[in-house]
Amino acid sequence: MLVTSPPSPDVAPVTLEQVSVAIGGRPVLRDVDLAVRAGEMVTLLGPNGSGKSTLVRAVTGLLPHTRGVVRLFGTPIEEFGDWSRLGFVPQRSTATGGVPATVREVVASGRVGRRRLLRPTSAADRRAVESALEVVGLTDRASYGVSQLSGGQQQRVLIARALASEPDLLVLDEPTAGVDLPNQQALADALGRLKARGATILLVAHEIGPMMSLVDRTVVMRDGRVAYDGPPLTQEVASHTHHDHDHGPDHGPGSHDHAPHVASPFDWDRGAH
Ligand SMILES: Nc1ncnc2c1ncn2[C@@H]1O[C@H](COP(=O)(O)OP(=O)(O)OP(=O)(O)O)[C@@H](O)[C@H]1O
Repeated sequence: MLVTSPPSPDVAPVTLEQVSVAIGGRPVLRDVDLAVRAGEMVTLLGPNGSGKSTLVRAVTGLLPHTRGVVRLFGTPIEEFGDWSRLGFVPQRSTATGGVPATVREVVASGRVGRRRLLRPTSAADRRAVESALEVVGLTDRASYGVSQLSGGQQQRVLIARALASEPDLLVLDEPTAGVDLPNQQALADALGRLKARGATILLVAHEIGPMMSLVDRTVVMRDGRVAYDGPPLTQEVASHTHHDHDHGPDHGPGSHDHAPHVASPFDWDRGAH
């Protein structure tokens, strides 16, 4: 039976308890414990191949986990049915290639879960779509076919679609890859507005950039495990995070220019992406 959980500020929107995922028999996530609390913005950092996308795919129900429990709003994901509460922006490589829809149509598809069956779009739907288009700077491209846009613009369409759905939980997998600084700032503003409304945000990123001031917590993945879970880290400091389950840095947030609390940086395969 599918369960619809009533909204509750006390229930963590995302919980992973000892979650493992194997792909083709190979362990990719190992014994991950993670809770993202209501209203929090958590960034997931880590080198290429460390399991970040696998984790968000397990959280969004796209990939089954092999062990442990994944809960969304307190409900085991296998029983969860309230998918309109969740927005997801996938990594660009899996985005909209070849979709013969206009930009506005794709963004409006984000409202489908919010609408009652067979009801026409409401003024609120239209406002949410236009506002999301404006936030990502694509108002003047709204009637273009998505396939006419550049890769970076297609990514912004997916971000606008997720924003239009006004989700309680927004999961974004590297939304700023290939997005220029003004648009990163626009995205940060949009996420800030969403967060101010109480939304919970889980963000995989290589570059946090203008979103840094919104971040409540950083989780660093390494070899499919949580290597760090604590106060916000910049990408640069995270790349030096070394110890497994190192809860809390020696230096608090705001002291990122100090030498990190590690013996040596681990190999950071930037070029392989
Ligand atoms: N569909 C798949 N088939 C086989 N192996 C996979 C698949 N998806 C992921 N993997 C492997 O799982 C591991 C973790 O990949 P994942 O994409 O989760 O890492 P990531 O931290 O998101 O990396 P990136 O920063 O490059 O996106 C990698 O070794 C990857 O090769």
